[in-house]
Amino acid sequence: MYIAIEGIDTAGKSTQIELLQKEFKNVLFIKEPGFTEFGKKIREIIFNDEISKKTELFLFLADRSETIEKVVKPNLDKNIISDRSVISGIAYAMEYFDFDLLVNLNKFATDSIFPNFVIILKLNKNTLEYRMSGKNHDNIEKRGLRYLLNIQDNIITTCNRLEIPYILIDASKPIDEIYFRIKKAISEYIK
Ligand SMILES: Nc1ncnc2c1ncn2[C@@H]1O[C@H](COP(=O)(O)OP(=O)(O)OP(=O)(O)O)[C@@H](O)[C@H]1O
Ligand SMILES: Cc1cn([C@H]2C[C@H](O)[C@@H](COP(=O)(O)O)O2)c(=O)[nH]c1=O
Repeated sequence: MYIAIEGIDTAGKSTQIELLQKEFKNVLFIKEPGFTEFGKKIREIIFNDEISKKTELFLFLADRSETIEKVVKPNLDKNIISDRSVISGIAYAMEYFDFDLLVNLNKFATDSIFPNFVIILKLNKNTLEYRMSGKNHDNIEKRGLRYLLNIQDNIITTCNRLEIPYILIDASKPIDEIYFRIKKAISEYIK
């Protein structure tokens, strides 16, 4: 079972995954971008270099391809929970590129291995604004709140169009309440 936790920047994905990691010792936790050694180098370039949108897209695809090939494929018999996935890959890029093109590129990069289930942490504008004001912004976050709120809609659109089952959780709720909802949702998938 391959589950992805999705949400825009500061939605609380890492916070929840840290809690899950303490409790679910038999689950393989991965993340995009930057889980593999190759991916770590790519991450440095994406967030620090001045590159075109198309180059950025190909770097995210290369990172995803490497993670799927080296980590996900050999562990498909296990439970995998990923901090971001192809859903982010399409949702962030569809502000600039055609949806169907992105789906095809991602199918090629992953051999069509997409998550079976997605948990989406959804932020309201005020909470996003507050959380973003408390951190330094990387190249992508510098695109602003409007961009990120569009991406949040794109994440939901992407799950719908790919027909991947998902649940939406209000990310502005207290951490333990969100954790309870996530555990309830994954208990149907992870025995
Ligand atoms: N439910 C919550 N209530 C209040 N604060 C939270 C909650 N969840 C996370 N935070 C805080 O919001 C900030 C962003 O959280 P976190 O790093 O987990 O988000 P993220 O989705 O992993 O972000 P990114 O995608 O940018 O890495 C952190 O300061 C974290 O402590
Ligand atoms: C996988 C993926 C990610 N992004 C964006 C989303 C975030 O702004 C960063 C990743 O930051 P995090 O702190 O590691 O969550 O990259 C993207 O634009 N395209 C992608 O495919």
